[in-house]
Amino acid sequence: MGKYTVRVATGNLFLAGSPNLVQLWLVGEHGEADLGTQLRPVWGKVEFEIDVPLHLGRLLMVKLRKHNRLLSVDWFCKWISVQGPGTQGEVFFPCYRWVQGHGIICLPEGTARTLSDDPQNLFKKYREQELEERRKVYRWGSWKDGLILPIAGNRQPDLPRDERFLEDKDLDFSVSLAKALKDMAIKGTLDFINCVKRLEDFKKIFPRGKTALAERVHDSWKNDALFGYQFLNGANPMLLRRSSRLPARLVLPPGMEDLKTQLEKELQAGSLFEVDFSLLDGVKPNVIIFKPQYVAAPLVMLKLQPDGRLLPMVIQLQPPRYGCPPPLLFLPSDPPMAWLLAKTWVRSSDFQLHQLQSHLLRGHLIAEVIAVATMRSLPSLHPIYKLLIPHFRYTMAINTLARSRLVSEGGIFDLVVSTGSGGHVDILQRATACLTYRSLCPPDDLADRGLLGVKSSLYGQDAIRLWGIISRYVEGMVGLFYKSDQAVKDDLELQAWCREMTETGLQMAQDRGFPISLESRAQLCHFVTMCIFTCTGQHASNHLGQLDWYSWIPNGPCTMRKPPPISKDVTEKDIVDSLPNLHQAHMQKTVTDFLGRRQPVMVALGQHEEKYFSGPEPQAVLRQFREELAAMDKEIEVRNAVLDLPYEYLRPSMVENSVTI
Ligand SMILES: CCCCC/C=C\C[C@@H](/C=C/C=C\C/C=C\CCCC(=O)O)OO
Ligand SMILES: [Fe+2]
Repeated sequence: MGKYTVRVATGNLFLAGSPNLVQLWLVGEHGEADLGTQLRPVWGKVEFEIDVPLHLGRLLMVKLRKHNRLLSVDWFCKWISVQGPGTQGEVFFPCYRWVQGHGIICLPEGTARTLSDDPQNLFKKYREQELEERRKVYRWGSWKDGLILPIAGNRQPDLPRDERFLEDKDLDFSVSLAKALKDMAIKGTLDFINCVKRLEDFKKIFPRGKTALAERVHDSWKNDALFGYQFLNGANPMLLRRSSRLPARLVLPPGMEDLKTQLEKELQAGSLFEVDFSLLDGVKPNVIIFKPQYVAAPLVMLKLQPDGRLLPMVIQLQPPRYGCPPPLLFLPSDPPMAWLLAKTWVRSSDFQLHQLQSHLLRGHLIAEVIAVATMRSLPSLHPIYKLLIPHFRYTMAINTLARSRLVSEGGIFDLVVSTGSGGHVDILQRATACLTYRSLCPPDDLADRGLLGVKSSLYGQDAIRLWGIISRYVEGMVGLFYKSDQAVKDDLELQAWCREMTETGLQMAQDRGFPISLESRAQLCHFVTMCIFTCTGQHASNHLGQLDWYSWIPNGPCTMRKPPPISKDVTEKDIVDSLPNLHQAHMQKTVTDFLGRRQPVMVALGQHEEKYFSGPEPQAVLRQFREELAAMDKEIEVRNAVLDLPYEYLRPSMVENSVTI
């Protein structure tokens, strides 16, 4: 018994406070004290002292209830701290979520606890009740058959309040989108009258605030070295792989013996690489305003030069068809326009697989599964919940917007993308069916693709480096709460979380390497590292390149309006007529600018301010994580300063702490 000092912090945003009175209880191991309705959390931090006539002992949790007289106004509570008899210093109760309605909310003290860390079962009932409530609020949805599951809900208001944009993000998103669409409407009115006659005419819709790299792309997009470079360090670094044999689909027609000799020489030297877009084969192309669009499934063979340049050797635009002559092969020695059109077809195919497979599926949608499975399976007391929660911010919201505005019926893909109107769903289904656990873990993915140690793969070097930093951070935290492999096996909440992710969220993905149980600390660390890397580095490395590489439309055409060439008699007009028309190009630029711009409301990797963990050890692990991130950031800055083409997409200060755009 005695005098307690209670501090309550409300969110920093204008709409975070509430005029409603809030009743508080202190819950100790020896009793519970009702502090009455001391609190009207209108703004910032409030502090009050109160005499408690009971002996509470160690404080376990704070309970709170918002009283709604006339009007119930949600309150964003950041945290509550208490100091008084029986507490060693200030005891911290993290919240960081909206208090809605008038139900009682329990905030356990911030120390992370697995079930086995609570031998007296002081929190057991609370954990069960919290998960029961979370499973009602966070429900799996379904968007299309054969895909991994989203959160239930079609629009932001359908989402749990804690998952929606806060006002600063909401304002930035809405104002920027409205401005982008207004510009599009004003400048796009003439798009249907004007047309592109020459390739340089695309300059009309080349963004003013373009990046230095976008400028370089405009200047050098026809260059073979830049074409090859993009497979290493461009917007989509996920498809390139070292060849272990000549691809079966690469049928060399008579007269191509020289090429075969060159390919085999590079193969023997271990310097032959390939990019195979077979996933696009047979995808039904879109029809836009009654005009058919076209999709191809190219294969590109490239050679890695001793100086690190990756140069194309041959492009096959479509796979061979039974009973048909072997497809035409395009070579760097072909007439320039023929070779340029072949490369442009590859660029458009790369746009499709990049946006759907590498960016949307392996970035956004996997991150969403991780978030929903965690909210449904781990209580806020759990150390893995505390470790992961900062990496879920806004992901369900941005993905709900993507499903309602980008890949929806009548959305952007249907309006201007060659794989829209259903082809995009087919691609997502195909990509999901071949999505492996290893492909989400850079050390495994880069090994499987033969890119480990390739010096000109800056993506690969930075991904391995960032994976290592995140891995050490996870190991540091896991080491604090799991003292043996058996402790991992015995953690039933953890096992349920892993199963929920693999069996439900990822739709029985165990046959693609995803675990349905966690048998050791090492396996747990690998899995959690994959979760954090996916929500941060994987998305950033496939999101941040859009502005640089797709602003110049011919380098990343969202659609192709003519079929792939079947002869090498190609003119610049053939290329222009194949590329997006002015309206389609304008829409692509608008969306690319909107999505690709650097986000003003951004939390960089590891820089979240929320304090979910109490205690010095977790704080020390987080501090070490931040130090390693800062060192990597500095080293990338120094490296990039001497590079002709800097690679920034995995720079920690550029990587967002979650998927928010
Ligand atoms: C044409 C580019 C498509 C990129 C698809 C890949 C990933 C999804 C994207 C998330 C977008 C989320 C919301 C977009 C909302 C509105 C876009 C503006 C279009 C409009 O409504 O006019 O990752 O960043
Ligand atoms: Fe994105």
